[in-house]
Amino acid sequence: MDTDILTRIEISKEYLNFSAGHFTIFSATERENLHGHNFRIRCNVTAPIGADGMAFDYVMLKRVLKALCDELDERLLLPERSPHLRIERVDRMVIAWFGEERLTFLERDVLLLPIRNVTIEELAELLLARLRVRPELDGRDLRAIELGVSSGDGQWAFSSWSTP
Ligand SMILES: Nc1nc2c(c(=O)[nH]1)N=C([C@H](O)[C@H](O)COP(=O)(O)OP(=O)(O)OP(=O)(O)O)CN2
Repeated sequence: MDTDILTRIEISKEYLNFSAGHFTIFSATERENLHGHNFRIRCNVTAPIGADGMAFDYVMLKRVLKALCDELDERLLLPERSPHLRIERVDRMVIAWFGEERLTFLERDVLLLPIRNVTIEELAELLLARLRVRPELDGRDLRAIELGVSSGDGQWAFSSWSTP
């Protein structure tokens, strides 16, 4: 078996999605109004085919990807690392200051993410990082992973990792 031969498993399923609110921040003074998207994700994993004729069980991968979607589903996503947004937690409320604007949300509705902006490219990088540390991937001979996030038909951002 020639282990130099690699395969790429591509996962793209309708149920790999999350509905979330957000607003993209373009500058210290310009942002979108609060709105939502039905975001979708997809993932490609490159690995050698094992002696058993399988790279890895992609059902495991689908379950992990669905779990990553579920963590973001039905929440208002706020970027903790935006230089233009100051976020406070007060009495089970989340207050986001954008310049002089004070946006107030119930804590239960908000998910603070360690990203600079809630864009598809930042979400793709975050979800790829979260995927790579999932225990289900431990010990697997994965050579490359590409994770895509879409905010609507025809617009995707992909974040990728590969072995050196
Ligand atoms: N580089 C990026 N640019 C923009 C992003 C982004 O994530 N990365 N996001 C936005 C906004 O979220 C905007 O709301 C995107 O929505 P829009 O393109 O309007 O989505 P639609 O599905 O409605 O697109 P249509 O072309 O109108 O169908 C802006 N920029």
